[in-house]
Amino acid sequence: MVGTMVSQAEARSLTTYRTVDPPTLVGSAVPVNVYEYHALAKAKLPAMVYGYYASGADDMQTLKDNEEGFKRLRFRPRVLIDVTKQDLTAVIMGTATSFPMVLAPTAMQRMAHPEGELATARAAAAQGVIMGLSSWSTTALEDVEAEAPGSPKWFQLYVYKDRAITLELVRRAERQGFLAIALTVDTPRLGRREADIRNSFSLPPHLTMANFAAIDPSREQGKMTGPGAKGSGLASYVASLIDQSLSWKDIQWLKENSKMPILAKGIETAEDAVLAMEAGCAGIIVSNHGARQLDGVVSTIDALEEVVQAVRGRIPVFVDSGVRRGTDIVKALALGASGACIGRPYVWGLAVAGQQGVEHVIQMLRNEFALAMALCGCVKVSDIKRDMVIRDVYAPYDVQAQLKSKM
Ligand SMILES: Cc1cc2nc3c(=O)[nH]c(=O)nc-3n(C[C@H](O)[C@H](O)[C@H](O)COP(=O)(O)O)c2cc1C
Ligand SMILES: CCCCC(=O)C(=O)O
Repeated sequence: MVGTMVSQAEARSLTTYRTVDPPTLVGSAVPVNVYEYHALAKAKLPAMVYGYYASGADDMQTLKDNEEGFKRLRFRPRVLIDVTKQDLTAVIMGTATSFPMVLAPTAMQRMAHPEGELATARAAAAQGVIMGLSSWSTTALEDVEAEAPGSPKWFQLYVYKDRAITLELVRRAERQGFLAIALTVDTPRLGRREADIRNSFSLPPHLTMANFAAIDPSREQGKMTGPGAKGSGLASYVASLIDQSLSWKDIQWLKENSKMPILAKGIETAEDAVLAMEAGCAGIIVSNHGARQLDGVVSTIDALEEVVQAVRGRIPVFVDSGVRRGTDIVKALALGASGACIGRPYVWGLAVAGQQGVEHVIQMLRNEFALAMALCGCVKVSDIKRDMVIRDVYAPYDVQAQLKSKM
């Protein structure tokens, strides 16, 4: 099955998925969790590429906090509930998916594997999850769509200083049937990623920012400062092209130019959640960009609840950054998210074994999610409730109030 195209019928019914074998790796054991994929990818990738994928900003305090934030939460499981039959499906922005997880957009995937975004698109379709495609993919969005036709995808948008280029991108994504725009709102400038500075990161010369190659190959859209340049080529690339003046009023501009619903990706506060709703966003992704932008920002699982409370169910709220286990997804849903997105975990899968690796990572997370649900006494996703998790050590829960509400 590896490396195969995904048929239209298979792609559309995202609630079905196939079972994938773990990859056979020469000289290493079969990875059984996301952390082992990370270690294998680290051993395999060139240092510059690994550094780009792995690193967070500055001291990487938030990188640590993102994962630890999930680990600090503890379950209050319910028992003696028949969990023989489970329904893991979830509706994500109108799309029924195999479980409430989405592949977050990650840039430049052909550095991880020669098939890059094509392999990811096939994997997402085969495993019944939505794929987020980065503006800065190394495969043109039309080619990604052709690889897994009709399978639900979101287009992540970086707004260029050149608004004509931005709109051209949006229109192309709309024409290709992308279902939503994930508008990244946390990147007016690039976070300070020291690995990229040290390695003078640049896109390897055989690759391009493929969405722009057709628009204007002669200008910098397709290329980054070449090897040998000082500092992060990505930082200077961002500074030269991305519109730092982007503000709330531009969401209206985007809405006037596209019918696709807009998800604000990179919200961390109740205040901004309210502004996003007022601006007409159809959803929010609580994200700190995988800790790659502002170091010291609160971990997303800690920020989630204030956003959920501000939104009060009016639009769906998703969360990413630090999701490494199926239990993390249960915790995110317990705190009010409609789904959780992963970034690095599937990039590691891609680096280790292409499409099969991405599929296997998704499958592992779905299996972990199913098990965590069962052990918490949940049959269906809507059974996941706020009272299933507490923070930190086992401080006494308000049991009296809990019991009274059941009487
Ligand atoms: C290598 C890499 C590239 C990324 N590229 C983009 C991008 O092009 N656009 C974007 O909005 N977010 C990008 N992100 C952020 C992800 O969409 C997501 O927010 C983050 O990876 C989630 O954190 P996690 O990696 O801990 O799962 C990138 C993240 C990584 C790790
Ligand atoms: C503007 C940044 C480009 C890709 C990205 O989002 C990331 O590396 O985190």
